[in-house]
Order: sequence, then structure tokens, then C-alpha cells
Amino acid sequence: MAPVLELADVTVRRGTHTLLDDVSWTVREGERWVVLGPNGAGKTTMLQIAATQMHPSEGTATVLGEILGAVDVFELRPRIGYTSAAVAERIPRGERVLDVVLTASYGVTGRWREEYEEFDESQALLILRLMGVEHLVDRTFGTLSEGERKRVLIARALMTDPELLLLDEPAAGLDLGGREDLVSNLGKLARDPEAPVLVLVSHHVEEVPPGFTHVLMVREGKITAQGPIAETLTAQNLAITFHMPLILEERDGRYAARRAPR
Ligand SMILES: Nc1ncnc2c1ncn2[C@@H]1O[C@H](COP(=O)(O)OP(=O)(O)OP(=O)(O)O)[C@@H](O)[C@H]1O
Repeated sequence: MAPVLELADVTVRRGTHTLLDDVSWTVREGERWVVLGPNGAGKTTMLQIAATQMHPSEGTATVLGEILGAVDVFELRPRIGYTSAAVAERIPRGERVLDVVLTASYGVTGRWREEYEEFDESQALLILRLMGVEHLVDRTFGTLSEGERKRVLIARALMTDPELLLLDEPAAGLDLGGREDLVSNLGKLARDPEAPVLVLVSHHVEEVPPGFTHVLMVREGKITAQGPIAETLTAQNLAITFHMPLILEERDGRYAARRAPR
């Protein structure tokens, strides 16, 4: 399968701080990746590179076959869906949910005078239904719960029919029910052969949706493990990544981790 995202020996520096240190990672068509690591590990930095929002200080990043630095990122960005806390902050609180999703077609946040086709509206409704939030279509973004907002943002990221969907901590701040609804929606997406390549950043193995195929673990800007979930998502790799002895359990494609007794 062709690479959709390829980081080759990527280092990112800001002042004296090394955010990513010689990272090499390839994501191929059809794959669904979860990126796990503790706070400050460099996960968001990796996703920002994949989203063409940041360039490496050293090394090469190739996104959808184009090398960053040698391509107009504004042509590339419509092919990438991206949700993060920073994207959420840019959405006007008074924006209608349908418009939050529709405006992604123009790469803007906040509807103004753009004209949308009936096809766009039915597409937006279809995606909102896929994410289980179709009933919220006439509500304003500011009145939604955190979990509802997260699902609307994923719908927005899917609106341009992207080839690569990047989700930075979509379950952060959700209660148990909200997390389970989201994991279930993402599990459905993961199993849909028409869905884009998925990369999901998380701190918690409990948030790994069933159907995800690969895991990348990162600590202090360095990759600690990467590969197919079945063989890579192990207690040993998690212990190295989170710097703590851990017990990992798997049941019906879902995972749970806790500290190992001393
Ligand atoms: N502009 C910057 N200048 C200096 N350090 C930075 C800058 N941006 C990020 N960092 C640092 O780089 C490290 C990696 O940040 P990043 O946001 O990628 O981590 P993360 O794994 O996503 O963390 P979290 O799970 O807490 O969101 C952190 O220690 C952060 O403080």
C-alpha cells in the first residue's frame, strides 16, 4: 500500500528545546493508527506536521505524496481532515451546527456569504448522522456539550472527503458515556473501507477504538514503539512509554491499563 504520510529522520527544535528527535514513521493507505504517549511527548507536534501546520527543522515529511517545503500547503490542506483543541477554539460559538460542518468546504470557520449546494447540505447531514449528532443540526456550537462538540468537529473534518483524517485527543474532557459514544463512532469509521486513513492521538488505551490497526508510542520526542496493534500494544511497550510498570488487558478489541502492583 502506498504511503500517505512519511516522516523520515524528522527533528523539530524550538530554541534549545527538541520537540521531536529523529522520528521516522510511515502511514499507509487503509491503516488506522493510534498515537500514544504521556503529556509533552511530542504527539501534537507530529500531528501538526502531518496536518502541514508545521515543518521539520531537519529531515523530510511527505504528506499525500508531497514533500513539505516543496509544495503549496494550501493545496494540500483540503485533502486532510484535522481536529484539535486549537481548531475547536476557532469555531464561533454562535455558529449553527450545520454551518460548522458546511464551512469546511471553503476551509473557513464562520459562515458569511458563501453559497452551498443542496448536495453539500445533504452530505453534511449524512456525516452528522454517521457521527450520531444529526439531531443537533440546528443548534449553535456554543450550546453543545463537550462530547457533542467533539463529534461535530470530526464531522466537519470529514466534510471535504479527506484522504487523511487526523484527530488530536478527540476524547479529552468527555465523560464515560461521551467517550464510549465517540469510541463507538470511531470504531465504525475504522471499519468502513471508504473511510480515510485515520491517525488518532490519545493518552489512554481505553480510547483506542476497535478496528484500529497500528500503534505508535512516543516519549520525550522519541519513538518508543511502532507497528501493528496486536503485537505492539503490549504492557512492556506501555511501561517504557509511560515510565511505570503497567498491566494491560484486552477484551473484544478494547484495552484497559493500570499500574502493576509493586
Ligand atoms: N514553541 C515551543 N517552544 C518550546 N517548547 C515547545 C513549543 N511547543 C511545544 N513545546 C514543547 O514540546 C513538547 C512537546 O509538545 P507537544 O504538544 O507536541 O506534546 P504532546 O505529546 O502533544 O503533549 P500533551 O499530551 O500534553 O498534549 C512539550 O514539552 C512542549 O512544552
